[in-house]
Amino acid sequence: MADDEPPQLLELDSVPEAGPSTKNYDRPKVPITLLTGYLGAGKSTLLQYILTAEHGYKIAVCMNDFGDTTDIEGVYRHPSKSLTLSDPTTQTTSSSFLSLPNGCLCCSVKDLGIAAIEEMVASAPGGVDWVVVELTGVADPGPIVRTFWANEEMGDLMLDGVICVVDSRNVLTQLAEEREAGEINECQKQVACADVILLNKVDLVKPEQLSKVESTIRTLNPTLRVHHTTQSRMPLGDLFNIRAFSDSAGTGVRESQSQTPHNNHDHQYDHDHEHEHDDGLPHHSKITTTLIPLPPLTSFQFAKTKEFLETLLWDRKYPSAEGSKTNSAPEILRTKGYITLQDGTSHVLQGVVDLFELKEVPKSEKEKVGDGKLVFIGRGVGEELKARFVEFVGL
Ligand SMILES: Nc1nc2c(ncn2[C@@H]2O[C@H](COP(=O)(O)OP(=O)(O)OP(=O)(O)O)[C@@H](O)[C@H]2O)c(=O)[nH]1
Repeated sequence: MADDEPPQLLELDSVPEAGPSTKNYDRPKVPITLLTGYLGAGKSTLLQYILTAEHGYKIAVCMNDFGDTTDIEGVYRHPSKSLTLSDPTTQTTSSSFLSLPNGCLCCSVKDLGIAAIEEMVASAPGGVDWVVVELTGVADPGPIVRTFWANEEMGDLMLDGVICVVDSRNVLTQLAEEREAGEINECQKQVACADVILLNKVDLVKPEQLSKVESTIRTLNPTLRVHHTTQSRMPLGDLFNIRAFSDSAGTGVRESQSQTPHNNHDHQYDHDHEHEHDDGLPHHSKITTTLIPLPPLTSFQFAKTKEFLETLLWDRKYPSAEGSKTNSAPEILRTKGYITLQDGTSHVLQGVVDLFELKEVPKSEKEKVGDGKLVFIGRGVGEELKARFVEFVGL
């Protein structure tokens, strides 16, 4: 490499492949990454890095709202006379991309839906390898993640994963912030919904604080992949191609066993106390998780598992053996799991809010699947959920 050439940040073999073609579509789907994070966590810093570094990808970064062109020119040091911001009222999207020197594209997606993003991607000159959509100001990423995932079959985009950037110095306070009428705060929802988390600003915290933050975060979401970053810097190959929604290894379920600080236990917090729990979580945390280990199931038990999931996620009720459904089941934000059957097959479970999918694992990927287990993340998740499941499925 010549001295004046910018460094290549990615190994060639870590460049993500484009998504697979589907039978219904003659063009390959473009992977999409959703980016969440609390105010000031380091999202813009990450996006600026993506938009300006020499990484060899053509990435379309859709920012929730990047203000006027003066801002962009200031931030990205690339004046563009041709930029026309898309207008949500007229859905004009034709010239809304700002082309950057490294081949990336930047656009505003404020109030625009998936169709508009797909349209922009399809019309981008020279195509796009990857799309990153920033969900700034979104109080609850769950429904948005669900929408992108649900749209996959018919659309041009394939959801790769949800990345959350947190400020390691302030995240424990942010997780503890109270909201009105028992609402779950945004920071907890963002952590619960994420597949990958960047514990950013590690330069500002002591190692003890960082490990407390990490264990707290993992308690909220035991399936997370965690990266420690400064200035949101990390190899993009580890940020993209997570395949959280399409690959048996991508769910993070396998890691959940060793990473959960209280493995196989439920985490429930007493709302009446303000002091912190041993794991760093304040007692009034609304999000709880439970991990249910599963032995190899009979096909009957597998059918009962599906019935349980349908009733829990679609009706928000618990099914009972007599065919009735009880009220007041928990509000689930994410569901993940591996299910192995006595007939030798394995299935991977992935769920966002009320939507879930059980996919049989191809023989070639069997070694990626760990022991059978289910992980539920949400409000009100705990001992009762586990007990009801065990009883209904007959474990
Ligand atoms: N010390 C330190 N500062 C950082 C780091 N990462 C980002 N910052 C600074 O933190 C501030 C906020 O970063 P942004 O990237 O704007 O955060 P954001 O998540 O986009 O914030 P919003 O747009 O308000 O949601 C900026 O001043 C950054 O320079 C880091 O790792 N260490």
